[in-house]
Amino acid sequence: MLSVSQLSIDYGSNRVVSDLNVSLGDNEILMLVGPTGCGKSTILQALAGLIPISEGEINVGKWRATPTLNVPPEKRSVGMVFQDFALFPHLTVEQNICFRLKNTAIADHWIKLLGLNDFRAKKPATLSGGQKQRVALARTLAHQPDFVLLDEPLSNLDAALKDMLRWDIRNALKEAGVPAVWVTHDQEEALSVGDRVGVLQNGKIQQLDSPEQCFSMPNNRFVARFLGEASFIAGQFENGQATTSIGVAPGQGVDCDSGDVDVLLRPDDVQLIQNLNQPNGEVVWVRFEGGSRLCAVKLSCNTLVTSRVSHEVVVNPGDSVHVSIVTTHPLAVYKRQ
Ligand SMILES: Nc1ncnc2c1ncn2[C@@H]1O[C@H](COP(=O)(O)OP(=O)(O)OP(=O)(O)O)[C@@H](O)[C@H]1O
Repeated sequence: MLSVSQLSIDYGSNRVVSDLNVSLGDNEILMLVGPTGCGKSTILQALAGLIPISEGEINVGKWRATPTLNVPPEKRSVGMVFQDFALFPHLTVEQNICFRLKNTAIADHWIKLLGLNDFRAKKPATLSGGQKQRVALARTLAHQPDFVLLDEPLSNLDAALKDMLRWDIRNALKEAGVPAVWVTHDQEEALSVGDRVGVLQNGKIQQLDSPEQCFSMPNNRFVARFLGEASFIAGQFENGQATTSIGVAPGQGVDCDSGDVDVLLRPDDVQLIQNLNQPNGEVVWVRFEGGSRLCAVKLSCNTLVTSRVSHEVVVNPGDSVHVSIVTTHPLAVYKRQ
């Protein structure tokens, strides 16, 4: 377990993290996301014991740290995985993983599980970035930490490698059965591999929830925009129904029960049809995404909504199109701004 309550951290007179509360069960992965400078790395450093905390408490069961009760990093049983791998260049893969380890059988387990068996005798310089990160993770887990902190572990890797490695890291953490806090800049990574996602802004948690809840029912517009493409369309909200100029859908009030509202639309909530007799918008831009295209459509009321269509649908800026809401799940509804 890893439990953090009322955690605040100051640099001099500047409070950079305020009132963080989170409890992680064994086996649980928390993804921390937020814009640059919001305090993600500061939280990791405080959990690792590298910087003092100003208020609150960190409790791992075996130890407890407060502003007046310091626990040095080496007494915290914390495993850390960094973006730059931090391997010893003069040691082999096996020596890196077994460094200062008494039980090398455990190292063996992680070497095999993380696909490093054929690389035991190699030096880090001869490995790819993904392999280096596997070595770093194997080394961390071989020491059987009580919790793991990952600081942007995939940010130095190319896109194709990232996708596979993120799942391998998740699976390894689950197998190890340790709580983990994973900092990332990548919203997609946060939503796909986290059990829970914490969205930070200016050192304050804006939402701490399941990925699904954070994405479909954001606590506020900042979270909605931060986690993906988000459009807001004016509407009326009564009896759980949101009525807008492009359709009616079930709604759930986030900060209101009824009245004039803005309805959150994700690109998948909006259907785009071409060649319909009654267009209601004009395509402003189109982004090709490979298997799909993301299209922004300006409605007559000047609202911009985005819709995702198959790559087979050829849409161009300037096209007149018809957009409508197609969803059966409740849309997040906010008091009109
Ligand atoms: N050693 C320090 N002394 C003073 N202020 C600091 C120090 N380290 C970080 N800060 C400030 O604390 C705030 C949070 O920084 P932090 O590095 O935790 O953000 P972050 O979310 O990890 O950013 P990034 O995504 O860019 O890595 C920032 O305003 C930063 O300028």
